[in-house]
Amino acid sequence: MTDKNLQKKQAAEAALQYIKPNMIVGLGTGSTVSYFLEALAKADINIVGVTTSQVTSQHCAELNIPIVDIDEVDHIDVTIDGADEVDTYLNGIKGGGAALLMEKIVAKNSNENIWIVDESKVHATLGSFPLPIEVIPYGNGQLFRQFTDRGFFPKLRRQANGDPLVTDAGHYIIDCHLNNINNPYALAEYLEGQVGVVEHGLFLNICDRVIIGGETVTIKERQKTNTEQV
Ligand SMILES: O=C[C@H](O)[C@H](O)[C@H](O)COP(=O)(O)O
Repeated sequence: MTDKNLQKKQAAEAALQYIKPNMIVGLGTGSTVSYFLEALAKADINIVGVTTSQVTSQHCAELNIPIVDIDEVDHIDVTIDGADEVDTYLNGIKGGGAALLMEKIVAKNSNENIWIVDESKVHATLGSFPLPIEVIPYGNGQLFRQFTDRGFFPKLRRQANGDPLVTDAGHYIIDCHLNNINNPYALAEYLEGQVGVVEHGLFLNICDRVIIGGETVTIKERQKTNTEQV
């Protein structure tokens, strides 16, 4: 196992301490979450999962982890998810696995969000990982042109056969190569104002706790803003 995968596994296993019997648990998507699902199945804790992608639902079926549709629960206790990048404020970029839309819906409906990552994901500012933007197929070329004009260096995500990748919800993804996002809040506001943009991969003020695998596992908590504390 590579160092990176070992760290993912360490973070995933450390997340088990936050899972208690009878919880409704949001289950993210990606290779780090796969390690978490395996640890969860092994620990045999009686939970029910709410999944964020077809891939995760499939993996739960293989591991006999019971899942329920998001609209059949009145709350989600905690969601465990990976991230592509996380900064010092615990804001992050997600969507490298094309699951950002459902991941954000599950995260926004969770009482607590915990991210599990390896050390390579932690950066002072966001932007070294291309920002995924999920868009409606109709008119995606117009958005692409707009992003190009703004210097976002967009790239339409494609499958191995060259066709555009289609998300679980039937949309396309445009990855924007921004390098350094000085003001993620302003960027999020701009993107949320564009017709045709369904969701973007900036997850701001969402993650409550990040678990970073490494020689020693590090756990960081987000300081809540005054408005959030009220
Ligand atoms: O769409 C995918 C998700 O946002 C993943 O959580 C993210 O890409 C991290 O994936 P991995 O754990 O494979 O690095």
